[in-house]
Amino acid sequence: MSVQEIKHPLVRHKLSLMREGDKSTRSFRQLAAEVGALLTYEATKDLELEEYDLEGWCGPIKGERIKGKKFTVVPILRAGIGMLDGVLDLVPSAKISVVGLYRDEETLEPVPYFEKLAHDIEERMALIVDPMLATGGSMISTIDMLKNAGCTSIRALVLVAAPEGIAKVQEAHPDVELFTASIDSHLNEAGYIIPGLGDAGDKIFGTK
Ligand SMILES: O=P(O)(O)OC[C@H]1O[C@H](OP(=O)(O)OP(=O)(O)O)[C@H](O)[C@@H]1O
Ligand SMILES: O=c1cc[nH]c(=O)[nH]1
Ligand SMILES: [Mg+2]
Repeated sequence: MSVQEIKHPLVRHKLSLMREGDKSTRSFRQLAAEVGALLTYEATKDLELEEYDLEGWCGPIKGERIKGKKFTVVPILRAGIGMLDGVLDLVPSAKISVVGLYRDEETLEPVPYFEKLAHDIEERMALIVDPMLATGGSMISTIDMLKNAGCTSIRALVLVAAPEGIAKVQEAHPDVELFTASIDSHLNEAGYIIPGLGDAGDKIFGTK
C-alpha cells in the first residue's frame, strides 16, 4: 500500500484547528469537509486525461477531460459523512456507496450494520472517506466489502492515521492507496489516536 501524508500548508493549518479542544460542532464539521476536499484534490492528481474537441467562444479548440474514470465515494458511517460534502465538491457526479460500521468499545473490533453500494462498483474507483484510521479494523472491513462486490480500484482518504492501523491495512490490502492529512504518534490503551482528534463521530454530529 502506498501511503501519502499530505503536507500542504492549508491541510496542516486546518487539521491543527480541528485539534483545538474547544472547537464547535459547526466548525469541526466544516473543517472536516474542507480537509476532505483537499485530500480529494491530492488523491486524484495522477488521473489520466484525454484530449477532445470543444466549441469555445472563439471557435473549435482542444479541451481535456478525465479519461474513462468513474467514482464512487464511500463514507464509513457515521463519521465519514463529515467529509462527504467536501469530497463531492470535487467529484460531483460520483455515486455514493454507504458502509455502516461501528467499533465495539471493548474489543475494538468493527461491527458492520449497513451496506448499500453502487450497483456498478466494479467499473468505479472507490474513494473511502473516514476521519480516523486507528486500529485499521474498520478500514479493512470496508475494503473487504468493496472487493467482495467486485471493486478493484480503491483509495482511502483519512484525516488522521495511526502507525499501528496503517501497518494492519498495508498487510491486509497492499494494493490500496492511502492519503492522510497526518500520521500521528500512536494509539492509547483505549484505541484512540494520540494526539488525534478525539471522537470524530461525536464531534461531527454533536453527540457528546
Ligand atoms: O481503525 P478503527 O480502530 O476501526 O477505528 C476507526 C473507526 O472508529 C470511528 O468510528 P466509530 O466506531 O467511533 O463510529 P462512529 O463513526 O459512528 O462514531 C472512526 O470514524 C472509524 O470508523
Ligand atoms: O481516535 C479515534 C479512534 C477511533 N475513533 C475516533 O473517533 N477517534
Ligand atoms: Mg466509524
